[in-house]
Amino acid sequence: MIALRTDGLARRYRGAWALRDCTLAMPAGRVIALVGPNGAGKTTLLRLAAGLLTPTEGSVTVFGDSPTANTPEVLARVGFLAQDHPLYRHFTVADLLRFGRSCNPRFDQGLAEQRLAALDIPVNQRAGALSGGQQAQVALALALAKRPDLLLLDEPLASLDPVARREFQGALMGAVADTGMTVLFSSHAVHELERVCDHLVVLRHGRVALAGDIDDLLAEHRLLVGPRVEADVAGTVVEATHGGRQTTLLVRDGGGPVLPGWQTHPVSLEDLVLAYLRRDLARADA
Ligand SMILES: Nc1ncnc2c1ncn2[C@@H]1O[C@H](COP(=O)(O)OP(=O)(O)OP(=O)(O)O)[C@@H](O)[C@H]1O
Repeated sequence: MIALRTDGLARRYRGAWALRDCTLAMPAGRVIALVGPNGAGKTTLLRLAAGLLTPTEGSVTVFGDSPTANTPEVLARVGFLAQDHPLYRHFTVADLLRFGRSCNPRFDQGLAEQRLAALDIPVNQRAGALSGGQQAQVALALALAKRPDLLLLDEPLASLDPVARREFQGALMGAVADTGMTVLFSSHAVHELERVCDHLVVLRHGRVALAGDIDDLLAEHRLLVGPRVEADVAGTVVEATHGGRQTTLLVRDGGGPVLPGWQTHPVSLEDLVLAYLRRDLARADA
């Protein structure tokens, strides 16, 4: 089943395109990472999926429905946590939990209370008096407790300490395993993705640079290491890097030279993502 589908999706802000020609099918029940440099269009895609923006061109559907339909069913199915994890600052944490429960039919109060107790976050404290990281944790607990079918998180790990990041990644994977929820989250922490995600979308300059199941993407790519070659290497070479005496080629689908003396190595997810992020878009289009 497809949780989130986009077809030729594009969004322009005044004169400038933030997202263009975006066609994706994100499978349900997965943890999906959305990666790209600053200004790549990640927040724009998440806001379109949450129904907070309307497309300039193309379409987006969540479990087959338009996210802007605003029916109680669609609103209950989609959860969105913005990058600055906004909370009502004058509400206590307990007020926020009550508010969450009254607005969301599936709200799992026990889950939220359990998470907050484990993190030593006092429920009688006003949200505005909590540290930045604690506020992020409260917002994440509310988002998880909503029990949406699709949870959209904009850089959820950014303000968490390393231990909290690891714990939250575990909680996300647990929620997916327990409920079949689909999670799409944007992140700059490329080195952490392999542990958490099974599907990947890389955006660059508002376009999809790479998308697919991580196992498939890793199987389709490999590194070829051989003596330094000066000439441009064409074909399915994603990236060529040259050291003093050797050249390393990242190739897709078995492409690249098969020459004596060259060695083949698997590629890590971090190196794969970084190669696509560095890649010249004009060449990618060609
Ligand atoms: N409300 C807006 N008005 C005008 N331009 C905008 C608006 N929101 C975003 N943009 C532009 O759209 C482009 C994509 O922005 P977006 O916030 O989607 O990127 P992002 O990948 O989430 O970036 P970051 O990693 O920095 O959060 C950027 O060039 C940005 O300047």
